[in-house]
Amino acid sequence: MTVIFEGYGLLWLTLICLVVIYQFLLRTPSIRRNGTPLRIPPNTLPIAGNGLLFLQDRQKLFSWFVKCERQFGFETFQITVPTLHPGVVINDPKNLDYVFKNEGVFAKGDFVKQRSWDLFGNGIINADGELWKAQRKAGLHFLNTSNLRILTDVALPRYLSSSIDQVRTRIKEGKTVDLQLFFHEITSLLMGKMAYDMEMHADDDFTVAFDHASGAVAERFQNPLWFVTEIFTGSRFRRSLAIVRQFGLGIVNNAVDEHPKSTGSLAQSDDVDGNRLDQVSGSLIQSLLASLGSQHKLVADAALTYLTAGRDTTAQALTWCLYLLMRNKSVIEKIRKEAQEVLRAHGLESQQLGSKGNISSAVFAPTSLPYTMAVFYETLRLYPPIPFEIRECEKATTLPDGTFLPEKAVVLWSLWAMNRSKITWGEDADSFRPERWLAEHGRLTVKGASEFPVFYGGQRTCLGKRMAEIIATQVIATMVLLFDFTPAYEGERVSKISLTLPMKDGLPCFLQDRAQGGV
Ligand code: HEM
Repeated sequence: MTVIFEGYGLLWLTLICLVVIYQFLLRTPSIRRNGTPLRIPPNTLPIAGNGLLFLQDRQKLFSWFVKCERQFGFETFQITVPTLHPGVVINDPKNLDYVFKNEGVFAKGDFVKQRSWDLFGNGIINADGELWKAQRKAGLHFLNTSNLRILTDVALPRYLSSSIDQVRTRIKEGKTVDLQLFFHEITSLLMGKMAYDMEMHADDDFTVAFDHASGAVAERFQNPLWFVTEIFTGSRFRRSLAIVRQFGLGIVNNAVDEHPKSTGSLAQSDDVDGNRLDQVSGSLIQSLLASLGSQHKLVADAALTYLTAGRDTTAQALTWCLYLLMRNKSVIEKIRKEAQEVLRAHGLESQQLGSKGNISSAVFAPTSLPYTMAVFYETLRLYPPIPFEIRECEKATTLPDGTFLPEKAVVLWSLWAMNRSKITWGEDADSFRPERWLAEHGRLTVKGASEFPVFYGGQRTCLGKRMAEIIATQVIATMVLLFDFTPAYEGERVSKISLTLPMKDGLPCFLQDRAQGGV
């Protein structure tokens, strides 16, 4: 990014000046609180405002948001970026609660849609109004109780088992395992089969193209002049978009060629579990086709959006979880103790895990493993898979703290910073301490969405929260019972630019099969 800036310095300066003049001519009513302007954050420049700051590496940006939260506390502050409508950063859970409860006022708006349109089109993440409702309805149908049961009883045990077999082969060959790839493979297989009835893998061309496109779209949110810089730097992005679009239409065509499972067109075999899985396979895409009709481009947008919402977020959360566990070995021991007790209560031993069909998600359900759930939540707190959220005011409004926002004002909150607030989480907010989620007798206590917004809140709350929790407890408990982990990298891991929170360069580790040492 810095290189881009240096290479086109004069062009940038000219454009920024033009934009500032344009903005001056089209001034909108200003953001105020009780009649006075809001405070501005450190490093705000006279003309560029916070524009240059947003161009920096995302890890530095995360730290900047934390610094601001520590300086301003819950006080809403103003940010300015040339070419954009005025914006505020909110950290107060009261304000966020107001945003969640007023979906009609705080929409995705042009700000988000213009930037992510090329990738998501009218997909649920980008849609408002009727288009959003139809896609949400299809998602609710896909994530119904009986489908989740097949996820826990059949699909997840199956894909977790087969991925573990591959890990064991790598261990025998003395190779490292990239745990990010491992988790991605499981969620790709799951979403591919259950949602689209397709075999998807973590390293296929589509995934590589999608990752690149997601990074390029995320850069648009940091770079106010993206539409200019992309003319010079966007050729790989355009190629990636073409691959992603083609893949999206492929999902739809595949589904249209298939008869819906409810017609009973499937040949039944003796594999009862396989038949159960086949019955629900492709249920999301079939529901989307039923809700959205024959508009195949729209159905493809919706399908791709669900894919990133479900597959990438969950795999990334698991990756950061194992990263944190390797740095906190005593936590691994506590998960093992909890999981062993649950196994024993079911008359099972850990040696029975990992061979095909023997991993039962029902045994490792979120309700049976409160400590493991606390570890998962603590990971989501420190590494929220969606680290920023942005909304645009559809009409003028006033936040509970008295901040007046004119129409088109942009509201931004950094989950990365809110989740590290010492006001909300206490003096040890920077530390990984799963116990903060546990009350008396080890019972799990969860904060409300406005204090812990990792799954969003209000009408647009994440549809896959339960699915993610089921996958997480099952995968974490199984993995720590079966393996010991040693990092095959040095230093800290950071995230790479994306709409979500992938780990840069993956999580390469040496795994040791605990069964070999007689667990
Ligand atoms: C740890 C895992 C997950 C996290 C942290 C997470 C987080 C979120 C967040 C923050 C949003 C709001 C995004 C926005 O509108 O800007 C969201 C929406 C959504 N999530 Fe998740 N998610 C996770 C897993 C899943 C899974 C497994 C699915 C299953 C398909 C899923 C499906 C969705 C859908 C469909 C939406 C859009 C809801 C709407 O706009 O009405 N998510 N998620």
